[in-house]
Amino acid sequence: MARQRLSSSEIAEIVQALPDWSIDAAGTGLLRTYRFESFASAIGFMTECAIFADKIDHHPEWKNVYKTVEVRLTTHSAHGITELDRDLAKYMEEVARRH
Ligand SMILES: C[C@H](O)[C@H](O)[C@H]1CNC2=NC(N)=NC(=O)C2=N1
Repeated sequence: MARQRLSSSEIAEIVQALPDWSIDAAGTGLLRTYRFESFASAIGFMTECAIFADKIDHHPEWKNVYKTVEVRLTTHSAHGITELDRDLAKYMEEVARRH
């Protein structure tokens, strides 16, 4: 269930609830760029998220350049957005608030 592709209306609900996130052009990934006050904060954010991601066995596509972290969440096995991507996006929002 958690790894099943969400419908377009379910995906629309995610970005309504998480307005800093958007959907990529193909409709298969959730996108967000975080900007932190320091490189240390960006890495602290990534470290916390990485531990959670590994725990739920669901891993982000992301890139760090100095104080920014570009994130794309997708479920590779489903070729699209699933509940796992929504859960990870919510978790990232909580972690980012603390960094
Ligand atoms: C075997 C293991 O459960 C899978 O390879 C997991 C690992 N992490 C994953 N992460 C993401 N984003 N999508 C997946 O399909 C996925 N699959």
